[in-house]
Amino acid sequence: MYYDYFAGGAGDEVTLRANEASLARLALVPRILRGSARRELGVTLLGTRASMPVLVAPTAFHRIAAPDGERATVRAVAAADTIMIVSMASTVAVEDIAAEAPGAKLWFQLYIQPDRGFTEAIIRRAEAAGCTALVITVDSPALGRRERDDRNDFHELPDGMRCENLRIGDAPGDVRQITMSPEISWDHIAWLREITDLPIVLKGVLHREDARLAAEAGVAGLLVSNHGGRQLDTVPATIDVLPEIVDAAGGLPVLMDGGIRRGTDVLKALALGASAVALGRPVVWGLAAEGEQGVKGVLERIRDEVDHALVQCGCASVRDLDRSFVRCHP
Ligand SMILES: Cc1cc2nc3c(=O)[nH]c(=O)nc-3n(C[C@H](O)[C@H](O)[C@H](O)COP(=O)(O)O)c2cc1C
Ligand SMILES: O=C(O)C(=O)c1ccccc1
Repeated sequence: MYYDYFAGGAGDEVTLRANEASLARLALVPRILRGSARRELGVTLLGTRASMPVLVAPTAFHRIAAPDGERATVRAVAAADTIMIVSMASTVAVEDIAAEAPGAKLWFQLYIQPDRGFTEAIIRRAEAAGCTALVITVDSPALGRRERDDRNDFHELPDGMRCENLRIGDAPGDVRQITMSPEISWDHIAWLREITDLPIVLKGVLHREDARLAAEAGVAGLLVSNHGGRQLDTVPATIDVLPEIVDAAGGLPVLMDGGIRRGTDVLKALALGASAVALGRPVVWGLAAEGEQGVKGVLERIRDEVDHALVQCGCASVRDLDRSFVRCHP
């Protein structure tokens, strides 16, 4: 049941498969004879430095995957010196995640709740915990239809686990449910800009017109995402819309997630204009297999693969990549 929750997607899982399949269809075209002894993998995103262009995407319910849950994840992410986008639906409170790894670089993912006062209270907690950006998930006006979860009847957390960021009191029952509301609109983004100074990233942009509107609305960045194929099935693979979103975003930094499994996938996304990518399921698999060590293993393996793929492409820096390094197989 829990494996299916982590692995699964919406509907027939067409989009879930397409994310990996579309990346696999692209070819990398290396350059030659550009000698350089070392590579620079680091990037600065909205003022936060990351040691590599690979972030940890927000995923819910880490205590289902490993006993320490998000505490193990954040220790591994801090050791790798990259950014963890803490899920609003984490099973450890954002304050406790921050306390577990002082100096960890945290962004906070938010589903805007219809109750603005409650939403604001959560933002204040994220700010106080030291999160340096807000990632607003905008692809969920309703929860995706995940048929694996329906078949398994997985609709609530095991005893003793809760969404700790939605707590409103000290008793076990004092935790609200996340509402995915179809009423959220651009007005809410304008309101968020008034109540917080944190840079705002919109997560779940797939339409180029929305990329243009987002730039107009004064957000700091975009995350091209289809929620790992878990929201509306048959939406495009993220790598296939990335270039047009980059073109429409008016120079805003554009991140991407969905189907990134190898260093070569990271290079393809960067070549097509992403400033960085994020990993969802691979982090959960590392966590489930070996806790903190497992997440470290996933992050160090992909770092090594990015470095190796850069060498092979004749690049000294992630900034050397451009669209000429990628072509579609005939
Ligand atoms: C088990 C699971 C839980 C997720 N929970 C959240 C969440 O709480 N908030 C959110 O914005 N996205 C969530 N996502 C989506 C991820 O942030 C990300 O978009 C996606 O997993 C990337 O694709 P990948 O798993 O192929 O790397 C979740 C994804 C998975 C697989
Ligand atoms: O599972 C998810 O993809 C997700 O985003 C989520 C987050 C909180 C509650 C339910 C689903």
